[in-house]
Amino acid sequence: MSTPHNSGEKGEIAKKVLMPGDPLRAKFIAETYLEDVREFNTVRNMLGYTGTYKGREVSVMGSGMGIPSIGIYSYELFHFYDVEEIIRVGSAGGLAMDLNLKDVVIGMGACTDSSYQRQFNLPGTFAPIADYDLLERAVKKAKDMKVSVKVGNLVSSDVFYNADETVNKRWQKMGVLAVEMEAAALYMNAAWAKKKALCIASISDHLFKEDALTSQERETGFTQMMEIALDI
Ligand SMILES: O=P(O)(O)O[C@H]1O[C@H](CO)[C@@H](O)[C@H]1O
Ligand SMILES: O=c1cc[nH]c(=O)[nH]1
Repeated sequence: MSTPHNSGEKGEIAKKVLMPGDPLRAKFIAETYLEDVREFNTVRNMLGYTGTYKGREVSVMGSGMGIPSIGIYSYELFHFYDVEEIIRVGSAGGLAMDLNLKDVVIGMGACTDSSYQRQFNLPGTFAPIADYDLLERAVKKAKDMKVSVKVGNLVSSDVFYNADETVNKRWQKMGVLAVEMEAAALYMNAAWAKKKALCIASISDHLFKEDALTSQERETGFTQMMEIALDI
């Protein structure tokens, strides 16, 4: 059974899926780390692959940019393909001043300015959080690899070029580590589906420093985060 956005058949996608925003990062992960790779999706160029990593079946598929896009793809993976866990392997802009390019952050929680949670019609504010088991295993794996990671809050924003130039300072004041655009929806979809999700992100630029990586480096440069995600 395919969907309007995914031509994969049920059974072609593993229970564990890595999900970068960039479909070419998905291709890079498949080509670099997976064996016996089969491509299951090219619809809209949102490339998806299944293969094995250290003998275990795993899939990797792009999510596209932003909450509506990952909202669709992760919903379909959880509900129509029986996927059990999705690990976003994203890029993020640093907010915390002690973060530098290529540092790895793990989203224990994900704040958002999106209205995505309105669909659940809750009488308050839902706090999107990572699956604790995945989080704990990712932190342990990073320690084993001697990769220093920061664990804390992310903010998943609907807006990349924000007219309000003060907004990132205010998230920073609340201790939010980094800004990206998908984790909160992924965590909400996982909660709704009673599945597991985690967002690991690598710092591609800093909102309060000059440095930034190139698009090529964002596609292929974040191997520590990829290896943590693959190994847990
Ligand atoms: O590099 P990815 O995983 O796409 O993540 C970040 O990069 C995009 C913005 O440039 C957004 O999708 C944001 O979340
Ligand atoms: O969403 C994102 C991702 C990387 N860098 C940013 O500033 N924002």
